[in-house]
Amino acid sequence: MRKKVLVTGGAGYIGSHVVRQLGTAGYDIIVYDNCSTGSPKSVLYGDLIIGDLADIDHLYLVFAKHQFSAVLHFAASLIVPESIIHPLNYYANNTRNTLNLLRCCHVMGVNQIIFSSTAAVYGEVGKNPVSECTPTMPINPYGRSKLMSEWLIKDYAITSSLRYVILRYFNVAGADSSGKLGQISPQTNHLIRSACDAALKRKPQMQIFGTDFPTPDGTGIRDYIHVEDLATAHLEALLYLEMGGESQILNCGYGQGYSVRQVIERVKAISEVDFPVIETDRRDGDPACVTACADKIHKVLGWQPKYNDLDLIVSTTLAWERQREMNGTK
Ligand SMILES: NC(=O)c1ccc[n+]([C@@H]2O[C@H](COP(=O)([O-])OP(=O)(O)OC[C@H]3O[C@@H](n4cnc5c(N)ncnc54)[C@H](O)[C@@H]3O)[C@@H](O)[C@H]2O)c1
Ligand SMILES: O=c1ccn([C@@H]2O[C@H](COP(=O)(O)OP(=O)(O)O[C@H]3O[C@H](CO)[C@@H](O)[C@H](O)[C@H]3O)[C@@H](O)[C@H]2O)c(=O)[nH]1
Repeated sequence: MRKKVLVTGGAGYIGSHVVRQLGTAGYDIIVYDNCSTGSPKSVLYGDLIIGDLADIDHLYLVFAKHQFSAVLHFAASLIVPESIIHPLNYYANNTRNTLNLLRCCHVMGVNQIIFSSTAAVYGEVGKNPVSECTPTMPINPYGRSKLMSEWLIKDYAITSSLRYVILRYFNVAGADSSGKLGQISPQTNHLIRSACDAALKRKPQMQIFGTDFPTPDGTGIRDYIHVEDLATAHLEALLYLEMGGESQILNCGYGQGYSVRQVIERVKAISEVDFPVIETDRRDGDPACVTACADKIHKVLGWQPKYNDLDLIVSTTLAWERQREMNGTK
């Protein structure tokens, strides 16, 4: 019998890529999503149930109707500056709603979960790359709301049969090569998306937030991971849990950092557009540099990334954004 999995946030950017890979691998999929930032059009496999994780009664009904072997939990709010302005919304949507999900897992006996965590749980790190043992000291409500969700999962697992894989994603970008999936949320303004928007003349210029960080060129450094490689890590994590693997926290990144200036330079080179760039003050809640030590995920899951190349990440993002323009969906 095909295994049935629940994917919260499966209509969103990363979740939809994972749903596509799960569908190709033959899983039976129920996506639970309120479509606040995701879209039904992005759900290429399985059934979409429109619902909010805050509505625990509805969530119970979904769990009662279907027998899930595992849950993949993507649904969240994830914009760092917004989390500083509206912290309670972040604790509600990220932390409280993870609690709702765990309560349903508890009542219905679902004992495998894959959770979308973030490099933001590390905060301003002294030494890079960061390993899973690096102390977690998030510096914004988004990171704290996610760390608290990790604690809920870990504490509950101590007294139950729950086994988990917590994946700490670094900066996710790129789009799938079929041209069917990519980032669609108008709210997100991640660096690569922002630079592509400037290259496609959707805005007159872009900004660099801070040029006085203690980094070689003064701008923030991040570890950019292609969404397809990240999606594959989820399938491997699921297989790992199905084979009886013990609970794990795993960084998902390539271990290679790029500065804001370096990323902009690649977007300009690949798009062949020299758009204006304005240097402004630092954005609140931004650490200087965060890159992943990914040794553990290679070892535990045997994960072998295929798209470990900034130019490929940029070119698939540009291709996706150009296609959205042609389709009239942008
Ligand atoms: N994008 C990144 O760079 C990044 C990095 C680290 C971690 N993450 C994590 O990955 C996960 C997915 O992020 P994404 O980039 O795909 O974002 P996204 O906004 O595209 O996807 C989130 C999905 O969750 C849904 N959702 C939000 N709140 C919900 C609720 N209360 N009930 C039901 N559905 C709800 C949205 O409609 C959307 O479809 C998040 O948990 C995020 O914290 C993302
Ligand atoms: O127009 C822009 C956008 C971003 N940046 C800078 O680019 C870097 C990366 O920023 P961004 O792409 O917004 O990502 P982060 O703030 O690092 O956060 C992302 O990456 C985290 C994991 O590292 C995830 O948890 C978050 O959800 C996701 O928003 C930072 O130094 C920003 O200050 C700019 O200079 N100009």
